[in-house]
Amino acid sequence: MVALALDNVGAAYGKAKVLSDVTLSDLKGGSVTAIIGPNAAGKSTLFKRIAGLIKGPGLVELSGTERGSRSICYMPQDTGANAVLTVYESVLLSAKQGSGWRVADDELAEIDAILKALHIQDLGFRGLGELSGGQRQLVSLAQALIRRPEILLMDEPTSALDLHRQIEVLSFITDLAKRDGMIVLIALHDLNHALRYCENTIVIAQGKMAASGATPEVITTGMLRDIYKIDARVETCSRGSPMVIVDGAI
Ligand SMILES: Nc1ncnc2c1ncn2[C@@H]1O[C@H](COP(=O)(O)OP(=O)(O)OP(=O)(O)O)[C@@H](O)[C@H]1O
Repeated sequence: MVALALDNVGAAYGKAKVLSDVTLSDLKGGSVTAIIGPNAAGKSTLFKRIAGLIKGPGLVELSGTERGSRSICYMPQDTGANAVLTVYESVLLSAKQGSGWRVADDELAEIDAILKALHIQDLGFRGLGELSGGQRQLVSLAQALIRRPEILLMDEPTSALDLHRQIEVLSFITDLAKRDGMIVLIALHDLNHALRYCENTIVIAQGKMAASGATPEVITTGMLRDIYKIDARVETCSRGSPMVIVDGAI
């Protein structure tokens, strides 16, 4: 089974140190973990560091992967769309990254299946430049999934989606993680999504790991006050799920 551990991981941009000492013992295949924290805390930087897109101190340790660091896929927050390509071409290009250019029928069938699963099959031959923000976000997700990652790092993957699609995408991803034994890390600003879909949560604040553990133990009134500077309650809804209710900024 694939596993990921971080040992004192840090990162800097030039001389500006923006992340330090992030240590995590084994995250296992099939797990879905939320990365939360205020703006500019270092969440995306942590993803880039795990994906090997930037270097820094500490170790990112992978085990049980079939393709080593190539098994990691990072879905960035803003998906600069190449307007020249169609949706279908962009997903095919992603599938072909690092492999030859011969396209087999089963690869095309797989693209069709992913576009269908995300309900964007009708967009296949539209140009990326003609899409709405939410449609582009779904295409980015298709580009990530076609690479069959063993470790999927998703940076606010539902920020441009309507409520129906947010829930659809998060359910789909959590089911996929369990089915395929994939490790999923999701940076989220919506803490109710973390409570609903992620068994574990890591809090990043001012470039450090401020807390980690089972989501209901991490998302507490005290953490929301200390880290997010808000007055908030975590209450159990009528269906028995914990929910964050925000009363105001401190
Ligand atoms: N390419 C870069 N060059 C220089 N500084 C950067 C670069 N990318 C990010 N930073 C800085 O690093 C810090 C952490 O940024 P990062 O994008 O990791 O935060 P984040 O937690 O993902 O924020 P948000 O929730 O706003 O997306 C910020 O101060 C940011 O300005």
